[in-house]
Amino acid sequence: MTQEIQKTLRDSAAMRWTALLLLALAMFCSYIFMDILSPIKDLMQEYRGWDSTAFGTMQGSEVFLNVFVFFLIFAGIILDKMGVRFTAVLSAAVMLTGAIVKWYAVTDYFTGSSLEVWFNNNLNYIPVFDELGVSPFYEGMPASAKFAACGFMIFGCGCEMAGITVSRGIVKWFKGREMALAMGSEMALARLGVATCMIFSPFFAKLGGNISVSRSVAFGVVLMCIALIMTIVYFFMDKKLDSQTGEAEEKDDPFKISDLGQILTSSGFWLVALLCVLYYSAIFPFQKYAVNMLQCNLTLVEPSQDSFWASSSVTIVQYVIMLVVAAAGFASNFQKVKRNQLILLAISIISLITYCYMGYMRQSAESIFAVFPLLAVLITPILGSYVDHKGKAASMLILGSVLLIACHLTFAFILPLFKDSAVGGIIIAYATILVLGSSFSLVPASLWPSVPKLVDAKVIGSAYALIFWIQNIGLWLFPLLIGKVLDKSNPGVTDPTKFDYTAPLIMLASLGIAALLLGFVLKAVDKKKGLGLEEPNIK
Ligand SMILES: C[C@H](NC(=O)[C@@H](N)CCCCN)C(=O)O
Repeated sequence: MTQEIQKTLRDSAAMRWTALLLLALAMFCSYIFMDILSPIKDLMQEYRGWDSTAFGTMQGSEVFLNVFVFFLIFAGIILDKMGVRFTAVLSAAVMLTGAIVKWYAVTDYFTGSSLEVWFNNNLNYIPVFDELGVSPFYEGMPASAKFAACGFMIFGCGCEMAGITVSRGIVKWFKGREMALAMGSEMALARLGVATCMIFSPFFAKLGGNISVSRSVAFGVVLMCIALIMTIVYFFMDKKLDSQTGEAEEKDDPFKISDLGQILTSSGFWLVALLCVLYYSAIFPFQKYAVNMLQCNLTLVEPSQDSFWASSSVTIVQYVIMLVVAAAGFASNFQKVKRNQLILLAISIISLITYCYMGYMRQSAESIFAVFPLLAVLITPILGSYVDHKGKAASMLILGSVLLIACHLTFAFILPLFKDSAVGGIIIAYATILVLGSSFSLVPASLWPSVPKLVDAKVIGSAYALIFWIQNIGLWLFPLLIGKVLDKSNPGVTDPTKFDYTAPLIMLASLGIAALLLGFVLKAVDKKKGLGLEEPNIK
């Protein structure tokens, strides 16, 4: 009886997983919005006049305020002072505000408006940033790209704030329970968000045969409204939990400036933080150009669409197959009975092959690239469990970097050789994307759980905030650099599907090489100082 009275919401598995689902769905929606324009780079050039530099500058703007105004640090302080539920709702509201601004910037209402005239004549540089050499805009940048960048900057503040809030929320609900599983599941759903974006953003832009880029962004805005609703429902669950436990909001690991000294003097921390920025800079910014890179390197002949409903239903069927791949593969990780595990894996692999075949039949670059996050959904939990039980995190970081280099070099030098082979090119593209997907499982599954081994438990929250900040520098710089390099290495190219991507891909492969070298140094330092990176988490 006494036990029953003391039961709280988090003691119920259904309730704590519901709380996780609410937070993870909000992140799923935000990862969709984050890349909403990525698969329609060609349309942004055709319909809004954004060249690659404008596209890259806009894409990089997402993390501009986090990096240069230190918003991430403020976000950490807000989280510490106001708690998880308030910050979750605040971050969703900030993301929604930014999303609406970005949507307005790419609508026809903006074209010809006085705001467009104002943006065309102003903000060519902002003195304070220009003096630092990091202005978020440039002379001649289309007004729509500038205003969209303003919206994306606001969105980015909310998105990173949501990232740290969700991690803290998971700790609050799952501490002492299935915490690693909960974190892995949240990350898997975020990856599925990227795949969803790759399929549905072009679908909405081309819906009904008339092109509207703002329709894709409107889809993202609707999702951000759903994300806000999810966080509001979470708010009430979280409040109920606190009233049951009689606690004020838990404030584990509050960010303190004084923590920085302790973190910054750890050589292991620096190696992991630098590896993180190098690796993620070769992945997230690449994601923003990958569909266009495939359009430029493959000869795709889209089959004529018989009717709107026929083409829409093919997209939806393909998406359902993708969900089956993800769900069956994900569920197989948690099966104790070997036979069930094998059945689920077989379903997942057969669905994956069906998905790939449909992508080939549709000749669609976006659905080819959408397999990228799928392998991460399937194998991140397996790898997480491997690190938990067997260790080898530093070796996995090295292997992840080797695969990253191999993939970018394959895109740069091997894929273009198959431009005239309809089947060969697509097979190489799929194989390379799947290998890149497995690299993107290896690194996050080993990198994030390594941080607690490098710094003291009480500064762990600050250590993660600092790694995110360092990582955001790369996430600002590299979308911009890829765009600039693309424009410089393709003078006079006006057709957005005819770019030569060799130079940007070599640049991304170089990031992988630097990450690989750091991986070797990390492994040596680990051996010398006994950091325990190669040791299992669960002994
Ligand atoms: C967990 C990790 N997320 C991040 O590193 C975020 N800081 C990146 C968010 C992307 C830009 N808004 C991951 O997704 O692996």
